[in-house]
Amino acid sequence: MNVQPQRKRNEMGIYARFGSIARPKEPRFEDNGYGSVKSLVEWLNNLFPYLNLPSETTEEELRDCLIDGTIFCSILNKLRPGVIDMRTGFRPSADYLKRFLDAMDEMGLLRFVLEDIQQGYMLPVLQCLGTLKEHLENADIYSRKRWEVREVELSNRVDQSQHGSSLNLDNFVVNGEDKKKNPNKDTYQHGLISSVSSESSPFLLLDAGNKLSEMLKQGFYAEFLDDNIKDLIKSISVDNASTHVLFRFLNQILDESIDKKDEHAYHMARMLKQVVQVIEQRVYAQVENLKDQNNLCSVCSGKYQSRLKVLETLASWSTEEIEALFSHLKQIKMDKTGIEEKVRLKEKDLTNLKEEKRSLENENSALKRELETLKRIHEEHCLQIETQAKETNQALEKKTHDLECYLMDSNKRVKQLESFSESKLEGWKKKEETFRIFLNNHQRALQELRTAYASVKQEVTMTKKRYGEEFYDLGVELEGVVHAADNYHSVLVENRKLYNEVQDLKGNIRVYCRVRPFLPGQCKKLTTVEHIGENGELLVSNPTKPGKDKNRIFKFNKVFGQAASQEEVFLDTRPLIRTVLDGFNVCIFAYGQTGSGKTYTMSGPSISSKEDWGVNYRALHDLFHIAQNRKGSMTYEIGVQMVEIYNEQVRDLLTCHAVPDASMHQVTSTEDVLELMNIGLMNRAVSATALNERSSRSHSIITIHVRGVDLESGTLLRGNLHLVDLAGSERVDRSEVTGERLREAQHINKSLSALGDVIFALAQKSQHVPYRNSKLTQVLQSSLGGQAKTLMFVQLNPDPDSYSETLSTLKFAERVSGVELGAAKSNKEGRDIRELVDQVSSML
Ligand SMILES: Nc1ncnc2c1ncn2[C@@H]1O[C@H](COP(=O)(O)OP(=O)(O)OP(=O)(O)O)[C@@H](O)[C@H]1O
Repeated sequence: MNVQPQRKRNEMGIYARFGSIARPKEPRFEDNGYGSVKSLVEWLNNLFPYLNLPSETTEEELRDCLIDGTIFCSILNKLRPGVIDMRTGFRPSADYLKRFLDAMDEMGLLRFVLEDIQQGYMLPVLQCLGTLKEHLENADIYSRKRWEVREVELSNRVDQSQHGSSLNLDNFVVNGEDKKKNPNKDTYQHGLISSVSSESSPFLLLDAGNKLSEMLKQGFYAEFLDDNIKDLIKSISVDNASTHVLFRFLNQILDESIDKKDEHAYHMARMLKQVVQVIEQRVYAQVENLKDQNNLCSVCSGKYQSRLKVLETLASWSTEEIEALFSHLKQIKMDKTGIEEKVRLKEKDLTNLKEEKRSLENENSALKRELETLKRIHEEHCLQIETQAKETNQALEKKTHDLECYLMDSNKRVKQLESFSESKLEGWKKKEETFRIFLNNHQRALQELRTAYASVKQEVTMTKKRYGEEFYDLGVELEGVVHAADNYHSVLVENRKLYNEVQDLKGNIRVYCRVRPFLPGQCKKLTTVEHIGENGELLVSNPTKPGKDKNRIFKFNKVFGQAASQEEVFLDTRPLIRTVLDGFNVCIFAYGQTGSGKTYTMSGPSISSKEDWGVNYRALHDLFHIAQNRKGSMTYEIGVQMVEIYNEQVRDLLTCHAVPDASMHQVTSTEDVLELMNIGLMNRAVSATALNERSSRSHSIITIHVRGVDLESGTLLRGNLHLVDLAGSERVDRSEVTGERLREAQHINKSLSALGDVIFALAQKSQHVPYRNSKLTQVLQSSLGGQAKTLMFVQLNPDPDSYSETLSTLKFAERVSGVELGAAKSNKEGRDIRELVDQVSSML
């Protein structure tokens, strides 16, 4: 049964409640005639000794003890064994209490509602407890009575057995006909009926069922039983019993019938029990249905009642009032619509707020996470800082300790210093005294010195004046000396010029000596060149054999040291080269052993850089330059030939043919010359590759032919310039080389010897000059002798290994430098002479 907490309870209960709001002052339990709390506590202690409740237990304490419902269920189970199954499926408190209250309802007993005990409203609870106490005490009385009846029956049976009658069930049947046999029948029946009839309640009906089953077990006959049941049923108030109780009563009867040995009755009873169970289920279902309908009906009737009241009220109203009501209703409706709109807006707001809340929550959780991370980082950082702080602290402590030690040391030192300074102060004081005396002495001396200084000063002034006069006289004299020195230089230059002129007049072959620097990888410590003098002196010696060869001095026109540049070398050669433009024949040849720098001086290491240019390029460049300058008065034609003499064969390097007369190539600029020379060098290189370093074993000759015409006089000038890079002059030992090498060596030796012979024949002014002894002398004939100007570059290798070659080269050069070829003559042809020659040639 569903009990509403605020429902008015008066149909079966004793109390009525109208909600917890206006609860009247709670009456005391004793005031309701159910005894005192103390008596109930005492009763409970007797019933459940384990509770051991104190006699002064308050209502509140009792409530605490009862609220889980266990005690109530246990009491009810004592009253009706098994009415509440407390073994399984129970949860404390509410479950127990609900089951208890349901059971109380089924038994039709006074009970409280769940909220009473939960809210501490103990009066109905205690009343219920009092009711239970009463019932349990009554049940005990009844039980005792029943045992008394049973004892009487048993004694009767014992009596009958003692009187010899058989002990069968018939003897125990108590019916109307055989009342005499069983004088206790009435007594029992009376006792039974009186006990139940006095209790006109469904609970007693169940008890009656129990009693009846016991009777059957004990073997009462059917007639007796029927009568008894009839009487029993008549005696008890069945009308008041609940359907549930009635079904249980019926089931008990049927259970007892099944227990009986009679097979027919057993089957009938079982069938009946099944039928009764089905009916029971249906009735219960019906009851549940009816309950629901009833609830529904009561709700509906409540509604209708209220509506009816409203309608009744409306009916009593006037038309105006109804109209006012309608307008009011309309207003309410509009208000309702507005409110609904507002509600909708609010809901929308709510949704937005929820959204916002969700996003805020998300944000919050993100922030929390971030906070966590930051917290963790912060903690780590704190840890780090702590560690650092500890370390710093330790370091500081150590430093402090060190400083303290240092301070102690310092204090000691300060004390030492103090004592030391005191002793020093003493010393200084003594010294001060000494100095004071010393100073006095010095001041006196100073005074004397000042006096002396004044007289010295006067003397110095006098001397200064005298010296000034003397200096002036010296200056005048020095001026004359400077003038004389200037004259000396100009005289020196004049001398050199005169010397050169004398040389020119004599027609001496000029010899310039050039010492090659050490090459990378060569030992620079030892050199054969001991000294180079300003006026062309050269001192050579053999550093590896100092004692053997004495120092030798040679003298040439000019000696260039290892540091001399290409420019410097050319500057001393230029005046000679320029005479070619004036109609002179000039021959410049480089002589020396292989690797002594002949090619370097004549051509230069490379033609790409102007600085590296040798005499050849610089000479031609210079010729073009001067020709250009003389453009107004002279016109020049310049032609170039380039040949190589190898093994006494002349090869034209510009055409790459072995021909008797080399080809002539006109050039007008330095670029033309560079181009031609490149061709010549390339052709020589090709041959060199084919014939294995032939350049060292061949003579290369560049011949520059200059033809100039004086624009004013018509005079014709012809000049030749031979630039010769000779083959290596070293003597080759015949036993060391054979074959081609020997042949090459022989040819070189022959041609150089022929050159020497020509030069010396010229020097001795022989009638016969052997030009034809070699190709070299043949080619150079026009420039050797015959009023030509000749310059020889003697190239030296300073390496001590080359000492003997150096020496023989220098000896040869010395002899050459002494050769007088006679004054050079210009190849000039006047216009008249030329015209006459032309006329003669045309006549022939
Ligand atoms: N004045 C110098 N300054 C620097 N290096 C030089 C000089 N003279 C010669 N040399 C170097 O010495 C080496 C030999 O020089 P070079 O080839 O001119 O000798 P060479 O007498 O012409 O030899 P060969 O008879 O074999 O032709 C080259 O590597 C050259 O660059």
